[in-house]
Parts: sequence; C-alpha cells; structure tokens
Amino acid sequence: MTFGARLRAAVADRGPFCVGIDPHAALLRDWGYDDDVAGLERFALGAVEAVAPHCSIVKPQSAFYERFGSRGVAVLERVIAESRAAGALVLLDIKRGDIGSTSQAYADAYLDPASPLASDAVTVSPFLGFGSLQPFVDTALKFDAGLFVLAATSNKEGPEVQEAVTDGRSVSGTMLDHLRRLNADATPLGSFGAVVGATLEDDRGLDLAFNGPILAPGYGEQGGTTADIRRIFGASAGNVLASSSRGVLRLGPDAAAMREAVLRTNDELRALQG
Ligand SMILES: O=C(O)c1cc(=O)[nH]c(=O)n1[C@@H]1O[C@H](COP(=O)(O)O)[C@@H](O)[C@H]1O
Repeated sequence: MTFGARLRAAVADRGPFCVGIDPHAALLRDWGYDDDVAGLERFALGAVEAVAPHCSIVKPQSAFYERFGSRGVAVLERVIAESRAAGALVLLDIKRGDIGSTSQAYADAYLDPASPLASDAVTVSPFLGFGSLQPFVDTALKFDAGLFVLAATSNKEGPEVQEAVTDGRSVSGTMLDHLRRLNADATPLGSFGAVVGATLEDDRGLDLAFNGPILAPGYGEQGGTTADIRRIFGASAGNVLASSSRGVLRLGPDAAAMREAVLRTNDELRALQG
C-alpha cells in the first residue's frame, strides 16, 4: 500500500493532527529531567506513549536526537519503532537535500526498510533543485514511502528564497508543480507532499490542488490555528496535516493532558475534512 493510501486511511481513522516529538532542552527541564541521554529517552518515549496511540502520524525532528550523538540516534530509532507499534505513521523530520549521489545515501538511511531509522516518510529540502531529490523519489516509490518537500515554510525568512520568481513562477509554485506531476495518477492520494506553514498570511496564490498531502507546521506554538488552516488552504484543507510540537509537549509529562489535547485537536481539525 502506498504512503498516500496509508496516510488517507490513518487520517480517516484518527484525524489529521501531526504531533512533533521534539525534545527541546528547555522542555526536558520543564518535565523535571536532566538534559542528557537518560532525560532524552524518558521524555521522547513518554511523549510517544502518550500521543502515538491517538495520532495518525507523528513527526520526530532528528536534530533534537542527533545533538546527543549515537546514543541520541539510538533513542530516535526507538521513537520510530514505538510510534509504529502504537499504530502511528512516522514522518521523520530531517530536511535533507544534497547532490543526487548523496541524496541516495540519505534515502537509503531513512526510507529503506533495512535501515534502523527507516520511516514512513521524510521531509526534504529542494533548494539544490528539485531534480537533486530524484533518488529520494525513486526510493520512496520502491518502498511505498512518502516525501514532504519544503515549499512555503512557516518561518518569516522563507520568502526571500521561496517567493523568488523564475520564468514567471515562484520557487514555491515550481515545487508544487513537480509534486503535481509525481502525484498525477495516484489514488486516493499521492505520496509526495508539500510543507506549507500554518502561519502564512494567505495562500500566496499557490495552486494547492496537487493531489498530495500538505504538512502545515507552525500550528500552535508559532501561532497557527484551525481558522488559519481553513483560511490558507481553503478547498485543499482536507489534505492538510496540521503539525504542532511544543504546543502539545508543553502539557507533559502529564500524559492525560497530552492525550486530551491530541483528541480535542483531531476533533477540531476533522471538521475541515469535508
Ligand atoms: O518541516 C517541518 O516540519 C517544519 C517546516 C516549517 O516550515 N516550519 C517548522 O516549524 N517545521 C518544523 O515543525 C516543528 C515546529 O515545532 P513547534 O513550533 O514547536 O510546533 C519543528 O520540528 C520544525 O523544525
């Protein structure tokens, strides 16, 4: 089953809220843990236990694990395994992108089921040119995995690059055109998604009907709301995964509070599914 099909089924079952498992140093301390590998492990696995049974998809950000070296990456491997065991898809947030031959190595690391870090999907950065991501695309197709390509990010610095215009198209628009092509014949939903922030003022004139999932980070902590999802994404809101990390993790280590927030947010966002 393709990633797009698995995601569609998971969202129908649990809702479209994506929770980021981002063990910030400050949050570890807020939870009463030391900022070390033991604290990282308790935090990350505690968050997974609280939210993963109630989410269609979780999004660990690799950097928060990498900062502890190999032992942190070992924790990330467990986060991936435990999330999947709880029935959640895993979108590993790596935002990688490089020349093609190196992209292949990244794709092998994160999408090949033989790798200990294999995930259902990854975030990728297309700013070496969309074609440099071809090894990710081929590997995703081979293993029924998915990609989320940065298009219009949630941070205020993004437009300098993403709204640059070549041949009458913004960079963001060009990325969505590539995704439209990749998803053209897919049913019920393509496996090649875009990242479009929940913090945008409007849809920037983007044609969001590219038959793929849209990851909308910036929900919660960065100010994005359900009303913003409706406003920005309009008719495509049904394909949006609103994503929040700190907004949920701040409620910990109280597992019931995190769980309730996930269930409530999924209910709120389901109303956008049409
Ligand atoms: O790809 C992402 O997930 C991402 C893209 C983007 O445009 N903005 C963005 O904030 N993110 C990630 O989404 C998460 C946001 O975290 P919170 O601001 O705590 O909800 C972090 O893991 C970011 O790295």
